[in-house]
Amino acid sequence: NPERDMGIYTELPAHLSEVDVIVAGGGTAGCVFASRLSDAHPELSILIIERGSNNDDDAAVDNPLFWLTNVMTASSRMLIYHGADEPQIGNRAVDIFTGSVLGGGSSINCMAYSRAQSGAMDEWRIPGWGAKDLWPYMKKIETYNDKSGSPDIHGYDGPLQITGNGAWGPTRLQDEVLKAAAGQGYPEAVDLQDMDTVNAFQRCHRYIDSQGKRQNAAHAYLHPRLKDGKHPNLHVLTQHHVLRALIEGGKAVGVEIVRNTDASGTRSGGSSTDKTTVGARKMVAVTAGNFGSPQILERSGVGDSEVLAQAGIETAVDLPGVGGNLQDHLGFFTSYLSGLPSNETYNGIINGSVSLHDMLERHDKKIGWTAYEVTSRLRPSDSEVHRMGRKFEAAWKEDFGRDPTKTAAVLATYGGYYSPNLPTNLSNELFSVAGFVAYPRSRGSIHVTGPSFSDAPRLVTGYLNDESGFDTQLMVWMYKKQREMIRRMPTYRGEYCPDHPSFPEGSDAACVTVDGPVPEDAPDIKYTAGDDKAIEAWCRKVVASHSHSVGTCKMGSQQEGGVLDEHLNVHGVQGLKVVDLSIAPSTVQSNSANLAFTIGEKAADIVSGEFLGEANRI
Ligand SMILES: Cc1cc2nc3c(=O)[nH]c(=O)nc-3n(C[C@H](O)[C@H](O)[C@H](O)COP(=O)(O)OP(=O)(O)OC[C@H]3O[C@@H](n4cnc5c(N)ncnc54)[C@H](O)[C@@H]3O)c2cc1C
Repeated sequence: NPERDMGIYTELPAHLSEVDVIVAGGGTAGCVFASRLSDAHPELSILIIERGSNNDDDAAVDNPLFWLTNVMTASSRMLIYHGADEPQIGNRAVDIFTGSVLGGGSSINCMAYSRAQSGAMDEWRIPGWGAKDLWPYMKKIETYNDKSGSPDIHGYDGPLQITGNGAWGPTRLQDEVLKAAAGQGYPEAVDLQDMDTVNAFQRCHRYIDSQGKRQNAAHAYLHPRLKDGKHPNLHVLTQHHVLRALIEGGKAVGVEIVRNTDASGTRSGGSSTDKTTVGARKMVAVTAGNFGSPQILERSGVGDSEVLAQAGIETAVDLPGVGGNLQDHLGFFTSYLSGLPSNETYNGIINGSVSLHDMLERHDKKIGWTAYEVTSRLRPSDSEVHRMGRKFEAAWKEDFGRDPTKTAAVLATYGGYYSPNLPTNLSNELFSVAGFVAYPRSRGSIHVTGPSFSDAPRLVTGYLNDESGFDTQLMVWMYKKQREMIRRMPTYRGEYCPDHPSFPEGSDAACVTVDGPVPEDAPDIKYTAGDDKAIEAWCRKVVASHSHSVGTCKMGSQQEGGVLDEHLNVHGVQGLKVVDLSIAPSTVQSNSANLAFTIGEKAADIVSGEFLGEANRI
């Protein structure tokens, strides 16, 4: 059986009905964790159980431009969590996208390389998880292919290649954004990812190699080990959900799994009801991501006893923090008319006039285009903070006052339109700008509503629910900032009105269609109180996830709502850990893949140290 030789199965083989370590979720952190643990302890049998499919030999994973189809067509590589209707955002329900394929988010994401700001991790105050502790792992994961980087800051022999434009990037658009940003007082950074720089823009670095191939956790870590003959005890079972961990006498002894029969990927259920048990002699590591992991814990009886009682699940450990503290990078997408030629945007792929498969066949370099072009780290100035009102200023002082490197907002530009609903009646090419709140105050939650997969979880994003109105005000600020920048770019031809606020009639801020940009020294748009209201209403209407959520199984003491200790042990259960972004007590002010890779590395060190200690004691 060739599957067996590769260590990847779609059916659980009899010889794996009990293993040493179960890794419940083959995503970004899970693949890194299992691979490194297998390096340190090749004698341990390790089984990754992933709900999605194998990602090996999958053109839609390897070739960056396919992210458009993966994300925009809700492919089977995606798992979408549907939010509840929420009053503060106009009774809208928000969908949150996650990767659901081997490699998880790293197999389908936009590949933007973005690292935590150092103060973010220090703020966690978790022993062993400060910036100085994590920096070595952040270097270990990467081979940084930019000569201007410093070895004090970056890694040069890690498994993930980090490259600038790779095989292709639309430099005209990038140059124009950078120049316009500099004109607005935000210079081009030498290294925006040195963990301290702020108030600057930079051409995005990406998880791609110099040939423009995507770097993901499974290809960088897992597949090479499954093929090298040195990791005979490392195994993967795909297309199976982990329903719950089995806890006996206060110890995790295995998991219950169910085959995934859902090909669409759009539901979190979609499984057959035949349950199988896999035993774990030493440990169950839950690695199902920020939305998957708290659900596995709750179905195992670990969670808030009231939530569990409502879901008809018996409580094994009353741990109220599970599924709470949901923090996400919430924000907007907005769009502009441009003078760009059609071959300098990716819109042809959305409207079907360009075929990705044809591009592959003719070895078109643009297949390596990641489409996330220029990014930034921004803070409002002191006077802007003051103008945003008393409540905002108080919140600002509390969250940002002590750390001048803390990122409040990120603006980034795309090389085309942001959504599949590309309008067909325009003579200008559209490009989009994303803006997200980097350190939000909004908090949400995800909880199970029953013991089985057919019980859809209840997801409350909590977007814009913070009492201070901080996140809303920051979105308004971001909207104004990016608009001043974009209208000074030579390619600017106006705003695409449906993606902008509906300003009051006669407003100076109304969207326009024009022949070219305003002069660089043109006065800024003057927004009236009515205009501000319109922007705020628009923010509530459009606020969306930027797919960087954390926090639902955070480290910390039980008294503080923590779910895990600093060794990633679930409070109150032996042999049960969580290893993914859900463990982060707060966002680290950056796109989140880097933190997930880093957590996988750090967790492998923690666990291999524990196993080594165990062996020495014996
Ligand atoms: C569309 C999109 C674009 C993004 N763009 C970027 C970007 O450009 N740069 C960046 O830094 N970050 C980006 N991110 C975010 C980043 O990719 C994720 O935050 C990160 O990959 C999450 O890592 P993780 O290990 O916590 O979880 P994941 O990588 O999501 O892994 C969880 C895995 O568990 C599996 N799973 C879930 N439930 C179960 C279950 N019950 N049983 C078995 N398996 C289960 C899932 O299928 C998944 O493979 C993006 C994310 C998305 C969705």
